[in-house]
Amino acid sequence: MTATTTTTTLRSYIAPPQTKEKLDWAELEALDISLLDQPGGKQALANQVLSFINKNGFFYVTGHGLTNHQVDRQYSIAQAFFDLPLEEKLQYSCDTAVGDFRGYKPRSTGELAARDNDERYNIPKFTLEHERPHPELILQHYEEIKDFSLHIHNKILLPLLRLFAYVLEIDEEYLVQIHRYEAKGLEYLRYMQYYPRTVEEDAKLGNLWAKGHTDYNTLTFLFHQPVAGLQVQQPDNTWKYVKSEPGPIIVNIADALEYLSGGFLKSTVHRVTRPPPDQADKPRLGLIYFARPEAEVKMKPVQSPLLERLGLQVPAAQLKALEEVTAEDWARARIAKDHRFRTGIVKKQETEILAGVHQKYYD
Ligand SMILES: O=C(O)CCC(=O)C(=O)O
Ligand SMILES: [Fe+2]
Repeated sequence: MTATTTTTTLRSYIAPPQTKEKLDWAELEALDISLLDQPGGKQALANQVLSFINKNGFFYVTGHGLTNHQVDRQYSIAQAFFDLPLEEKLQYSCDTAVGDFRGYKPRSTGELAARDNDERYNIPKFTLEHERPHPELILQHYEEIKDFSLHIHNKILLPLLRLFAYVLEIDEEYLVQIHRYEAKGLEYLRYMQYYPRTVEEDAKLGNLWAKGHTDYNTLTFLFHQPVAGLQVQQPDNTWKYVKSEPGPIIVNIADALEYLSGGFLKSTVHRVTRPPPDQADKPRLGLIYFARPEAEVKMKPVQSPLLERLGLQVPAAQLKALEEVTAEDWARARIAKDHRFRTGIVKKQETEILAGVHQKYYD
C-alpha cells in the first residue's frame, strides 16, 4: 500500500445545530489530563477518578491536545467516505462473520434493516499487521488519519492508563505495557453514520438506534457530535443523555478494562435512541476510537492493594473463565455474535459470548 500525498479539496464539515429540547442530561466528570504535566496534578486527578469511577464508567477528557479543527477534518473525511458509491465501499468490507471489524460494514436492508441501521468504516492501527487496501479517498488523507490516531493512543490513552494504574496502586506502567502500539492487536478509528427513520418505523423499534450494550475493548473515545441520542444507564437502571460539546471527548470504560481491574472500573451500558424532534431527520455522523489491549493479553484481574482493601473479588467461576480468555478472543467472539444477529442467523441476541462469560446487557 502506498500513501499518496495528493490533496483533494474536502467538503467542509458543518456540524448540525445542538438540540433545543430540554433533555435529561447525565452529570459526568471531566478529567483535564493536561494537569498530569503539573505538580500535584496526578494526585488531584486520581482523587477525582476515585470519587466516581466505581459507579460510572463514562466521563469527559479535556486538555487532550486535539483541536476542534483536527476533529472536524476527520468528520470531513468521514463525510466524504460515506458519500462514496456503495459498490466502492463494499470492496473494503470487513469479515464480521469471523469477528474481524477492520474495514467497511454496510447497513442491512429489507427485513433486517431494523437490526442494523448504521454504516461504519474501521481504520485499524497503522502497523504492518494491519496493512490493507483502502479507498483512494482514505489513502489521500492517510498521514492525517495516522497522526490523529497516534495522538489518541500516545497522548490520551496511555496517560489515562497510567492514571488508572496509579489509582489501582499497581505499577504505573502495567496497563501501558499491555497496550503497546506496535504489538499484535487491534485498535481502530471508526467513522460511523446512522440514518434517520420515520416516526412509525422508530416507534416499532422502541425508538432505539442502537440497543443497550457495553463495548468490548479497553476505552472508547467518542468525539463531539451534536445529534443527541447517546444515553448512559444509571445505577438505578434509568437512562440519561450524554451531552456532547465541541472540545471534550466522551470516554467510556469497556469490558477488557473492567475485567482487568477486577470489576472496579465499570464497563458501562449505553445505547443510542432516536434523536429529539429537531434533530431526528438528520444522518448522525460519528467519530470514535476504540482502544484495545494487545491480542494475547488474558483478561484476568490484576493484583491490586486497592481492590484487596475494598474486598472486591471476582466470583470464582468468572475468574476461572477470564483466566483463559484473551482480549482478542473476547472482541472477536463479541463481533461474531453480533454478526449472527445482524445478518439474521439467530433470532435473538446471544448473551453468552465465550467460555461461560456473558455479555452484561441487551435490550
Ligand atoms: O454513536 C454513538 O454515540 C455510540 C456508538 C456506540 O456505542 C458504539 O459504536 O459502540
Ligand atoms: Fe458502544
